[in-house]
Amino acid sequence: MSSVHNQNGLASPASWPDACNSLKFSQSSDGTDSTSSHLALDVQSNSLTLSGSPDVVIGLGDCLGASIHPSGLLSIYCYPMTKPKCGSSATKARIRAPSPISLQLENTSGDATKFSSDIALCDSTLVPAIRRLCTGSGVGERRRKFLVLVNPFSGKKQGNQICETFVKPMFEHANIEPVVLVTERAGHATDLMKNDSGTDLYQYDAIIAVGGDGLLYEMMQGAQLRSDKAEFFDRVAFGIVPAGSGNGLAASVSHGCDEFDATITNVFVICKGEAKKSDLSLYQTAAGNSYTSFLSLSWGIVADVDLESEVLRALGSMRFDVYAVWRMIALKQYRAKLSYLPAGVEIGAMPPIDQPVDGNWTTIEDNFLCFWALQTTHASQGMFTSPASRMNDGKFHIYVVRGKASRLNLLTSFLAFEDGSHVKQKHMEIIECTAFRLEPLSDNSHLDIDGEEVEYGAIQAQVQAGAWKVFY
Ligand SMILES: Nc1ncnc2c1ncn2[C@@H]1O[C@H](COP(=O)(O)OP(=O)(O)OP(=O)(O)O)[C@@H](O)[C@H]1O
Repeated sequence: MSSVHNQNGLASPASWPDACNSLKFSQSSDGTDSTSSHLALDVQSNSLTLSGSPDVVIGLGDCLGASIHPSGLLSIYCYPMTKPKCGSSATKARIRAPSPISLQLENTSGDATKFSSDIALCDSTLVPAIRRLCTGSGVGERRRKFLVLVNPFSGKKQGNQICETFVKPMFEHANIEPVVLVTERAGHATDLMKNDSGTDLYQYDAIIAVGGDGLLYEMMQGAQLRSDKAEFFDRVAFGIVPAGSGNGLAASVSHGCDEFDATITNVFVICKGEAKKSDLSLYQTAAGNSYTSFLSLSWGIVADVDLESEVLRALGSMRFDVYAVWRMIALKQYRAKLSYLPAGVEIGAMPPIDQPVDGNWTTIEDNFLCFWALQTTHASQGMFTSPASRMNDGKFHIYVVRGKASRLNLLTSFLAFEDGSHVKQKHMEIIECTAFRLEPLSDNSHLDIDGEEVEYGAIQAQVQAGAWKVFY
Protein backbone atom coordinates (compact mmCIF):
# COMPACT_ATOMS: atom_id res chain seq x y z
CA MET A 1 0.00 0.00 0.00
CA SER A 2 1.63 3.28 -1.08
CA SER A 3 1.46 6.16 1.34
CA VAL A 4 2.28 9.83 1.63
CA HIS A 5 2.81 11.83 4.79
CA ASN A 6 0.66 14.79 5.67
CA GLN A 7 1.73 17.79 7.73
CA ASN A 8 1.22 15.84 10.96
CA GLY A 9 3.63 13.15 9.86
CA LEU A 10 0.81 10.64 9.64
CA ALA A 11 0.54 8.29 6.72
CA SER A 12 -2.33 8.78 4.31
CA PRO A 13 -2.44 5.58 2.25
CA ALA A 14 -3.69 5.49 -1.29
CA SER A 15 -6.57 3.26 -0.17
CA TRP A 16 -7.79 5.92 2.23
CA PRO A 17 -10.50 7.72 0.27
CA ASP A 18 -8.84 10.85 -1.16
CA ALA A 19 -12.21 12.51 -1.55
CA CYS A 20 -12.52 12.55 2.25
CA ASN A 21 -9.43 14.69 2.66
CA SER A 22 -11.60 17.73 1.98
CA LEU A 23 -13.81 16.88 4.96
CA LYS A 24 -13.26 18.49 8.33
CA PHE A 25 -14.48 17.26 11.68
CA SER A 26 -14.67 18.82 15.10
CA GLN A 27 -14.44 17.04 18.38
CA SER A 28 -17.60 18.45 19.90
CA SER A 29 -20.97 17.28 18.69
CA ASP A 30 -22.35 20.85 18.43
CA GLY A 31 -19.63 21.88 16.00
CA THR A 32 -18.44 24.73 18.24
CA ASP A 33 -14.91 23.33 18.63
CA SER A 34 -12.59 25.65 16.76
CA THR A 35 -9.88 22.99 16.41
CA SER A 36 -11.43 21.15 13.52
CA SER A 37 -9.25 19.13 11.17
CA HIS A 38 -9.07 16.26 8.72
CA LEU A 39 -9.11 12.67 9.86
CA ALA A 40 -5.70 11.14 9.22
CA LEU A 41 -4.83 7.47 9.13
CA ASP A 42 -1.61 6.10 10.60
CA VAL A 43 -1.11 2.82 8.81
CA GLN A 44 1.59 1.55 11.14
CA SER A 45 -0.54 1.72 14.28
CA ASN A 46 -3.84 1.29 12.42
CA SER A 47 -5.26 4.37 14.10
CA LEU A 48 -7.11 7.50 13.12
CA THR A 49 -6.12 10.91 14.46
CA LEU A 50 -8.10 14.11 14.57
CA SER A 51 -5.71 16.90 15.49
CA GLY A 52 -6.96 19.26 18.16
CA SER A 53 -6.54 20.04 21.80
CA PRO A 54 -6.09 17.34 22.73
CA ASP A 55 -5.70 15.11 19.65
CA VAL A 56 -8.30 12.37 19.32
CA VAL A 57 -6.50 9.09 18.58
CA ILE A 58 -8.69 6.13 17.68
CA GLY A 59 -7.06 2.69 17.68
CA LEU A 60 -8.98 0.81 15.01
CA GLY A 61 -7.95 -2.54 16.48
CA ASP A 62 -10.37 -1.75 19.31
CA CYS A 63 -13.19 -0.66 16.99
CA LEU A 64 -15.93 -2.54 15.21
CA GLY A 65 -17.08 0.00 12.64
CA ALA A 66 -18.63 3.40 12.04
CA SER A 67 -21.79 5.11 10.83
CA ILE A 68 -22.84 8.63 9.93
CA HIS A 69 -26.06 10.25 11.07
CA PRO A 70 -28.04 12.54 8.68
CA SER A 71 -26.98 15.44 10.93
CA GLY A 72 -23.34 14.81 10.05
CA LEU A 73 -22.39 13.14 13.34
CA LEU A 74 -19.81 10.42 12.66
CA SER A 75 -19.88 7.61 15.24
CA ILE A 76 -16.93 5.26 15.57
CA TYR A 77 -17.70 2.20 17.68
CA CYS A 78 -14.76 1.57 19.99
CA TYR A 79 -14.47 -1.14 22.63
CA PRO A 80 -11.13 -0.40 24.28
CA MET A 81 -9.72 -2.26 27.25
CA THR A 82 -10.89 -0.53 30.40
CA LYS A 83 -8.24 1.18 32.48
CA PRO A 84 -7.19 -0.60 35.68
CA LYS A 85 -9.22 0.47 38.66
CA CYS A 86 -7.40 0.95 41.94
CA GLY A 87 -6.88 -2.47 43.46
CA SER A 88 -8.04 -4.43 40.43
CA SER A 89 -5.91 -7.25 39.13
CA ALA A 90 -4.08 -6.95 35.81
CA THR A 91 -6.38 -9.56 34.29
CA LYS A 92 -9.51 -7.70 35.24
CA ALA A 93 -8.09 -4.59 33.66
CA ARG A 94 -8.20 -6.29 30.26
CA ILE A 95 -11.96 -6.34 29.93
CA ARG A 96 -13.43 -4.37 27.04
CA ALA A 97 -16.14 -1.75 27.41
CA PRO A 98 -18.08 0.23 24.79
CA SER A 99 -16.70 3.73 24.37
CA PRO A 100 -18.08 5.23 21.15
CA ILE A 101 -16.41 8.31 19.69
CA SER A 102 -18.52 10.99 18.03
CA LEU A 103 -17.08 13.53 15.59
CA GLN A 104 -19.09 16.29 13.96
CA LEU A 105 -18.68 16.84 10.23
CA GLU A 106 -18.29 20.58 9.68
CA ASN A 107 -20.32 22.61 7.25
CA THR A 108 -17.28 24.63 6.14
CA SER A 109 -18.96 26.32 3.17
CA GLY A 110 -22.20 27.16 4.95
CA ASP A 111 -24.00 25.74 1.92
CA ALA A 112 -26.70 23.21 2.92
CA THR A 113 -26.58 21.36 -0.43
CA LYS A 114 -22.79 20.96 -0.26
CA PHE A 115 -23.10 19.78 3.37
CA SER A 116 -25.64 17.11 2.34
CA SER A 117 -23.32 15.87 -0.37
CA ASP A 118 -20.42 15.75 2.14
CA ILE A 119 -22.54 13.59 4.44
CA ALA A 120 -23.36 11.31 1.50
CA LEU A 121 -19.64 11.15 0.70
CA CYS A 122 -18.89 10.06 4.27
CA ASP A 123 -21.55 7.40 4.01
CA SER A 124 -20.30 6.02 0.70
CA THR A 125 -16.53 6.20 1.22
CA LEU A 126 -15.32 7.15 4.71
CA VAL A 127 -17.58 4.82 6.70
CA PRO A 128 -16.78 1.75 4.51
CA ALA A 129 -13.07 2.59 4.75
CA ILE A 130 -13.24 2.67 8.55
CA ARG A 131 -15.19 -0.60 8.59
CA ARG A 132 -12.57 -2.20 6.36
CA LEU A 133 -9.76 -1.02 8.62
CA CYS A 134 -11.58 -2.30 11.72
CA THR A 135 -11.98 -5.85 10.52
CA GLY A 136 -8.51 -6.18 9.11
CA SER A 137 -9.75 -8.89 6.79
CA GLY A 138 -11.57 -6.68 4.33
CA VAL A 139 -14.99 -8.08 5.12
CA GLY A 140 -16.33 -5.04 6.95
CA GLU A 141 -17.37 -3.07 3.89
CA ARG A 142 -20.03 -5.64 3.04
CA ARG A 143 -23.00 -6.13 5.32
CA ARG A 144 -22.51 -9.64 6.58
CA LYS A 145 -25.39 -11.92 7.51
CA PHE A 146 -25.04 -14.21 10.53
CA LEU A 147 -27.48 -16.84 11.76
CA VAL A 148 -27.73 -16.51 15.55
CA LEU A 149 -29.05 -19.58 17.35
CA VAL A 150 -30.18 -18.85 20.90
CA ASN A 151 -30.85 -21.57 23.46
CA PRO A 152 -33.25 -19.88 25.92
CA PHE A 153 -32.67 -22.65 28.46
CA SER A 154 -28.86 -22.57 28.61
CA GLY A 155 -27.25 -21.93 31.97
CA LYS A 156 -29.28 -19.39 33.91
CA LYS A 157 -31.68 -18.90 30.99
CA GLN A 158 -30.12 -15.60 29.92
CA GLY A 159 -29.62 -16.44 26.22
CA ASN A 160 -32.27 -14.02 24.94
CA GLN A 161 -31.09 -11.24 27.23
CA ILE A 162 -27.47 -11.70 26.15
CA CYS A 163 -28.60 -11.55 22.55
CA GLU A 164 -30.42 -8.24 23.12
CA THR A 165 -27.70 -6.68 25.31
CA PHE A 166 -24.55 -7.71 23.47
CA VAL A 167 -25.14 -9.50 20.18
CA LYS A 168 -27.63 -7.23 18.43
CA PRO A 169 -26.05 -3.83 19.26
CA MET A 170 -22.48 -4.96 18.65
CA PHE A 171 -23.44 -6.70 15.40
CA GLU A 172 -25.06 -3.46 14.25
CA HIS A 173 -21.84 -1.60 15.03
CA ALA A 174 -19.91 -4.15 12.96
CA ASN A 175 -22.38 -3.98 10.06
CA ILE A 176 -23.61 -7.52 10.59
CA GLU A 177 -27.23 -8.50 10.06
CA PRO A 178 -28.26 -11.00 12.73
CA VAL A 179 -30.99 -13.47 11.84
CA VAL A 180 -32.02 -14.69 15.27
CA LEU A 181 -33.56 -18.10 15.76
CA VAL A 182 -34.51 -19.25 19.25
CA THR A 183 -34.37 -23.03 19.65
CA GLU A 184 -37.72 -24.55 20.53
CA ARG A 185 -36.60 -27.92 21.83
CA ALA A 186 -33.62 -30.15 22.44
CA GLY A 187 -32.44 -31.40 19.05
CA HIS A 188 -33.71 -28.34 17.17
CA ALA A 189 -30.18 -27.09 16.44
CA THR A 190 -29.16 -30.54 15.15
CA ASP A 191 -32.08 -30.66 12.72
CA LEU A 192 -31.36 -27.15 11.52
CA MET A 193 -27.81 -28.02 10.47
CA LYS A 194 -28.84 -30.95 8.24
CA ASN A 195 -29.19 -30.72 4.45
CA ASP A 196 -32.92 -31.32 4.60
CA SER A 197 -33.69 -28.65 7.21
CA GLY A 198 -35.35 -26.46 4.60
CA THR A 199 -32.95 -23.59 5.43
CA ASP A 200 -30.15 -22.70 3.02
CA LEU A 201 -27.30 -22.18 5.48
CA TYR A 202 -24.99 -20.92 2.72
CA GLN A 203 -26.86 -17.63 2.78
CA TYR A 204 -25.08 -16.95 6.08
CA ASP A 205 -21.44 -15.94 6.48
CA ALA A 206 -21.41 -17.49 9.91
CA ILE A 207 -23.51 -19.33 12.45
CA ILE A 208 -23.32 -18.15 16.04
CA ALA A 209 -24.40 -20.19 19.05
CA VAL A 210 -25.68 -18.17 22.01
CA GLY A 211 -25.75 -20.85 24.65
CA GLY A 212 -23.49 -23.42 26.24
CA ASP A 213 -21.21 -25.98 24.66
CA GLY A 214 -24.21 -28.30 24.42
CA LEU A 215 -25.90 -26.08 21.84
CA LEU A 216 -22.81 -26.05 19.64
CA TYR A 217 -22.39 -29.78 20.16
CA GLU A 218 -25.94 -30.28 18.89
CA MET A 219 -25.10 -28.17 15.85
CA MET A 220 -22.01 -30.29 15.13
CA GLN A 221 -24.03 -33.52 15.25
CA GLY A 222 -26.34 -32.13 12.57
CA ALA A 223 -23.49 -30.73 10.47
CA GLN A 224 -21.63 -34.06 10.45
CA LEU A 225 -24.57 -35.67 8.68
CA ARG A 226 -24.42 -33.25 5.75
CA SER A 227 -23.48 -34.72 2.40
CA ASP A 228 -21.51 -31.50 1.71
CA LYS A 229 -19.85 -31.44 5.13
CA ALA A 230 -16.36 -30.38 3.95
CA GLU A 231 -17.69 -27.55 1.80
CA PHE A 232 -20.07 -26.46 4.54
CA PHE A 233 -17.32 -26.19 7.15
CA ASP A 234 -15.12 -24.42 4.64
CA ARG A 235 -17.67 -21.77 3.69
CA VAL A 236 -19.52 -21.13 6.94
CA ALA A 237 -17.68 -19.92 10.05
CA PHE A 238 -18.80 -20.59 13.62
CA GLY A 239 -18.81 -18.51 16.76
CA ILE A 240 -19.87 -18.96 20.36
CA VAL A 241 -21.36 -16.45 22.77
CA PRO A 242 -21.34 -17.91 26.28
CA ALA A 243 -24.74 -18.30 27.91
CA GLY A 244 -24.42 -21.80 29.34
CA SER A 245 -23.05 -23.17 32.58
CA GLY A 246 -19.76 -24.57 31.27
CA ASN A 247 -18.82 -22.43 28.25
CA GLY A 248 -15.52 -24.23 27.62
CA LEU A 249 -15.11 -23.17 24.01
CA ALA A 250 -15.94 -19.54 24.78
CA ALA A 251 -13.34 -19.50 27.57
CA SER A 252 -10.77 -21.10 25.25
CA VAL A 253 -11.45 -18.49 22.57
CA SER A 254 -10.98 -15.63 25.05
CA HIS A 255 -7.77 -17.20 26.31
CA GLY A 256 -6.54 -17.76 22.75
CA CYS A 257 -7.08 -14.06 22.04
CA ASP A 258 -5.27 -13.12 25.25
CA GLU A 259 -8.37 -11.36 26.51
CA PHE A 260 -10.45 -11.48 29.67
CA ASP A 261 -13.08 -14.21 29.63
CA ALA A 262 -16.36 -12.33 29.32
CA THR A 263 -19.39 -12.27 27.05
CA ILE A 264 -18.32 -8.97 25.49
CA THR A 265 -14.97 -10.52 24.51
CA ASN A 266 -16.61 -13.32 22.55
CA VAL A 267 -19.01 -11.01 20.74
CA PHE A 268 -16.15 -8.59 19.98
CA VAL A 269 -14.02 -11.39 18.53
CA ILE A 270 -16.92 -12.57 16.36
CA CYS A 271 -17.55 -9.04 15.09
CA LYS A 272 -13.89 -8.60 14.19
CA GLY A 273 -14.51 -11.33 11.66
CA GLU A 274 -11.35 -13.38 11.70
CA ALA A 275 -12.39 -17.02 11.51
CA LYS A 276 -9.43 -19.39 11.75
CA LYS A 277 -9.14 -23.07 10.97
CA SER A 278 -9.64 -25.10 14.13
CA ASP A 279 -9.68 -28.77 15.04
CA LEU A 280 -12.62 -31.07 15.46
CA SER A 281 -12.55 -34.75 16.31
CA LEU A 282 -14.64 -37.68 15.22
CA TYR A 283 -15.68 -40.26 17.80
CA GLN A 284 -16.93 -43.76 17.02
CA THR A 285 -18.54 -46.03 19.55
CA ALA A 286 -18.81 -49.81 19.74
CA ALA A 287 -22.55 -49.37 19.27
CA GLY A 288 -21.84 -47.93 15.81
CA ASN A 289 -22.57 -44.27 16.48
CA SER A 290 -20.42 -41.28 15.44
CA TYR A 291 -20.07 -37.96 17.22
CA THR A 292 -18.30 -34.79 16.18
CA SER A 293 -16.58 -32.96 19.03
CA PHE A 294 -14.67 -29.72 19.53
CA LEU A 295 -13.89 -29.85 23.24
CA SER A 296 -13.37 -33.03 25.22
CA LEU A 297 -14.12 -36.58 26.22
CA SER A 298 -14.25 -37.32 29.91
CA TRP A 299 -14.70 -40.56 31.76
CA GLY A 300 -14.33 -41.41 35.45
CA ILE A 301 -14.74 -38.74 38.07
CA VAL A 302 -14.85 -35.80 35.63
CA ALA A 303 -17.70 -37.30 33.61
CA ASP A 304 -19.52 -38.27 36.79
CA VAL A 305 -19.27 -34.72 38.14
CA ASP A 306 -20.37 -33.14 34.87
CA LEU A 307 -23.33 -35.40 34.17
CA GLU A 308 -24.57 -36.37 37.61
CA SER A 309 -24.50 -32.73 38.77
CA GLU A 310 -27.33 -31.97 36.30
CA VAL A 311 -29.65 -32.22 39.30
CA LEU A 312 -27.96 -29.08 40.70
CA ARG A 313 -28.40 -27.05 37.45
CA ALA A 314 -30.01 -24.16 39.36
CA LEU A 315 -26.62 -23.45 41.00
CA GLY A 316 -25.07 -22.46 37.65
CA SER A 317 -21.39 -23.27 37.28
CA MET A 318 -21.10 -23.81 41.07
CA ARG A 319 -22.85 -27.14 40.59
CA PHE A 320 -19.56 -28.69 39.42
CA ASP A 321 -17.64 -27.69 42.60
CA VAL A 322 -20.35 -28.90 44.93
CA TYR A 323 -20.68 -32.27 43.19
CA ALA A 324 -16.90 -32.74 42.86
CA VAL A 325 -16.53 -32.53 46.63
CA TRP A 326 -19.17 -35.22 47.05
CA ARG A 327 -17.60 -37.48 44.38
CA MET A 328 -14.20 -37.10 46.01
CA ILE A 329 -15.58 -38.26 49.35
CA ALA A 330 -17.28 -41.25 47.70
CA LEU A 331 -14.26 -41.97 45.49
CA LYS A 332 -14.45 -44.70 42.83
CA GLN A 333 -11.82 -46.61 40.85
CA TYR A 334 -12.46 -46.96 37.12
CA ARG A 335 -10.76 -49.70 35.09
CA ALA A 336 -10.01 -49.41 31.37
CA LYS A 337 -7.71 -50.25 28.51
CA LEU A 338 -6.37 -47.10 26.87
CA SER A 339 -4.66 -47.15 23.47
CA TYR A 340 -3.31 -44.09 21.73
CA LEU A 341 -1.35 -43.02 18.70
CA PRO A 342 1.34 -40.66 20.00
CA ALA A 343 1.49 -37.19 18.41
CA GLY A 344 4.07 -37.13 15.64
CA VAL A 345 3.43 -40.70 14.53
CA GLU A 346 1.98 -40.91 11.02
CA ILE A 347 -1.79 -41.19 11.25
CA GLY A 348 -3.53 -43.40 8.72
CA ALA A 349 -7.08 -44.70 8.65
CA MET A 350 -8.55 -45.50 12.06
CA PRO A 351 -8.80 -49.24 12.72
CA PRO A 352 -12.39 -50.49 13.07
CA ILE A 353 -13.32 -50.31 16.75
CA ASP A 354 -13.75 -54.08 17.01
CA GLN A 355 -10.27 -54.72 15.55
CA PRO A 356 -6.96 -54.49 17.44
CA VAL A 357 -4.84 -51.36 17.00
CA ASP A 358 -1.52 -51.69 15.15
CA GLY A 359 2.02 -51.59 16.50
CA ASN A 360 2.31 -47.80 16.26
CA TRP A 361 -0.18 -47.46 19.08
CA THR A 362 0.66 -47.56 22.79
CA THR A 363 -1.67 -49.50 25.08
CA ILE A 364 -2.03 -49.41 28.86
CA GLU A 365 -4.49 -51.25 31.08
CA ASP A 366 -4.98 -49.98 34.61
CA ASN A 367 -7.29 -48.52 37.23
CA PHE A 368 -7.89 -44.82 36.73
CA LEU A 369 -9.45 -42.02 38.73
CA CYS A 370 -9.50 -39.39 36.04
CA PHE A 371 -9.46 -39.51 32.26
CA TRP A 372 -9.89 -36.30 30.32
CA ALA A 373 -9.06 -35.89 26.61
CA LEU A 374 -9.02 -32.22 25.65
CA GLN A 375 -8.66 -30.22 22.47
CA THR A 376 -8.98 -26.71 23.91
CA THR A 377 -7.34 -24.86 26.79
CA HIS A 378 -10.49 -24.63 28.90
CA ALA A 379 -13.01 -27.39 29.58
CA SER A 380 -15.24 -24.77 31.14
CA GLN A 381 -14.98 -21.20 32.41
CA GLY A 382 -12.47 -21.04 35.23
CA MET A 383 -11.00 -24.46 34.34
CA PHE A 384 -7.60 -24.01 32.66
CA THR A 385 -7.45 -27.73 32.07
CA SER A 386 -5.15 -28.00 29.08
CA PRO A 387 -2.79 -25.01 29.00
CA ALA A 388 -0.73 -26.42 26.12
CA SER A 389 -3.71 -27.05 23.84
CA ARG A 390 -4.24 -24.85 20.81
CA MET A 391 -7.37 -24.59 18.70
CA ASN A 392 -5.46 -25.91 15.69
CA ASP A 393 -2.61 -28.04 17.05
CA GLY A 394 -3.98 -31.24 15.53
CA LYS A 395 -3.82 -33.26 18.75
CA PHE A 396 -5.51 -34.35 21.93
CA HIS A 397 -3.98 -33.74 25.32
CA ILE A 398 -5.17 -36.54 27.58
CA TYR A 399 -4.92 -35.97 31.34
CA VAL A 400 -4.83 -39.17 33.30
CA VAL A 401 -4.69 -39.88 37.03
CA ARG A 402 -4.16 -43.56 37.74
CA GLY A 403 -5.89 -45.52 40.47
CA LYS A 404 -2.85 -45.66 42.74
CA ALA A 405 -3.06 -41.90 43.34
CA SER A 406 -4.52 -40.80 46.66
CA ARG A 407 -7.69 -38.86 47.37
CA LEU A 408 -5.45 -35.93 48.31
CA ASN A 409 -3.61 -36.19 44.97
CA LEU A 410 -6.90 -36.01 43.16
CA LEU A 411 -8.12 -33.12 45.26
CA THR A 412 -4.96 -31.13 44.53
CA SER A 413 -5.48 -31.77 40.82
CA PHE A 414 -9.05 -30.54 40.91
CA LEU A 415 -7.97 -27.42 42.78
CA ALA A 416 -5.14 -26.87 40.31
CA PHE A 417 -7.38 -27.09 37.24
CA GLU A 418 -8.30 -23.48 37.85
CA ASP A 419 -4.84 -22.09 37.10
CA GLY A 420 -3.41 -24.97 35.07
CA SER A 421 -0.79 -25.93 37.64
CA HIS A 422 -1.95 -29.59 37.63
CA VAL A 423 0.36 -30.09 34.64
CA LYS A 424 3.30 -30.01 37.07
CA GLN A 425 1.90 -32.66 39.41
CA LYS A 426 3.70 -36.02 39.48
CA HIS A 427 0.52 -38.08 39.59
CA MET A 428 -0.90 -36.26 36.53
CA GLU A 429 0.10 -37.98 33.28
CA ILE A 430 -0.28 -36.01 30.08
CA ILE A 431 -0.54 -37.92 26.81
CA GLU A 432 -0.29 -36.08 23.50
CA CYS A 433 -1.87 -38.06 20.68
CA THR A 434 -3.75 -37.76 17.43
CA ALA A 435 -6.06 -40.71 18.05
CA PHE A 436 -7.05 -42.87 21.00
CA ARG A 437 -9.30 -45.72 22.01
CA LEU A 438 -10.79 -46.10 25.48
CA GLU A 439 -12.25 -49.46 26.45
CA PRO A 440 -13.87 -49.20 29.89
CA LEU A 441 -13.58 -52.45 31.83
CA SER A 442 -15.77 -51.29 34.70
CA ASP A 443 -19.33 -50.08 34.21
CA ASN A 444 -19.43 -47.51 37.00
CA SER A 445 -19.07 -44.26 35.08
CA HIS A 446 -20.27 -42.26 32.08
CA LEU A 447 -18.83 -41.14 28.77
CA ASP A 448 -19.15 -37.44 28.27
CA ILE A 449 -18.37 -35.74 24.95
CA ASP A 450 -18.35 -31.92 25.15
CA GLY A 451 -20.58 -32.13 28.23
CA GLU A 452 -23.16 -34.45 26.66
CA GLU A 453 -23.58 -38.10 27.62
CA VAL A 454 -23.10 -40.76 24.97
CA GLU A 455 -23.69 -44.49 25.23
CA TYR A 456 -21.28 -46.34 27.50
CA GLY A 457 -18.73 -48.77 26.06
CA ALA A 458 -15.64 -48.79 23.90
CA ILE A 459 -15.04 -45.50 22.13
CA GLN A 460 -12.31 -44.20 19.83
CA ALA A 461 -11.48 -40.81 18.37
CA GLN A 462 -9.35 -39.22 15.72
CA VAL A 463 -8.45 -35.53 15.42
CA GLN A 464 -9.76 -33.75 12.35
CA ALA A 465 -7.15 -31.04 12.05
CA GLY A 466 -8.40 -27.66 10.85
CA ALA A 467 -11.79 -29.12 9.95
CA TRP A 468 -13.87 -26.05 10.83
CA LYS A 469 -13.46 -22.30 11.11
CA VAL A 470 -14.02 -20.52 14.39
CA PHE A 471 -13.84 -16.84 15.29
CA TYR A 472 -10.95 -16.52 17.72
N1 LIG B 1 -35.59 -24.70 23.51
C1 LIG B 1 -35.00 -25.68 24.21
N2 LIG B 1 -35.68 -26.29 25.21
C2 LIG B 1 -35.12 -27.25 25.95
N3 LIG B 1 -33.84 -27.68 25.78
C3 LIG B 1 -33.13 -27.11 24.80
C4 LIG B 1 -33.66 -26.08 23.97
N4 LIG B 1 -32.71 -25.71 23.11
C5 LIG B 1 -31.63 -26.47 23.36
N5 LIG B 1 -31.88 -27.31 24.38
C6 LIG B 1 -30.98 -28.29 25.03
O1 LIG B 1 -30.30 -27.65 26.11
C7 LIG B 1 -29.13 -28.42 26.40
C8 LIG B 1 -28.12 -27.61 27.18
O2 LIG B 1 -27.79 -26.52 26.46
P1 LIG B 1 -26.46 -25.66 26.56
O3 LIG B 1 -25.27 -26.46 26.38
O4 LIG B 1 -26.67 -24.52 25.61
O5 LIG B 1 -26.44 -25.06 28.03
P2 LIG B 1 -25.70 -25.58 29.32
O6 LIG B 1 -25.81 -27.05 29.44
O7 LIG B 1 -26.21 -24.76 30.44
O8 LIG B 1 -24.20 -25.14 29.09
P3 LIG B 1 -22.85 -26.01 28.96
O9 LIG B 1 -23.08 -27.05 27.92
O10 LIG B 1 -21.79 -25.03 28.55
O11 LIG B 1 -22.60 -26.58 30.32
C9 LIG B 1 -28.66 -28.90 25.06
O12 LIG B 1 -28.24 -30.22 25.15
C10 LIG B 1 -29.88 -28.80 24.15
O13 LIG B 1 -30.30 -30.07 23.70
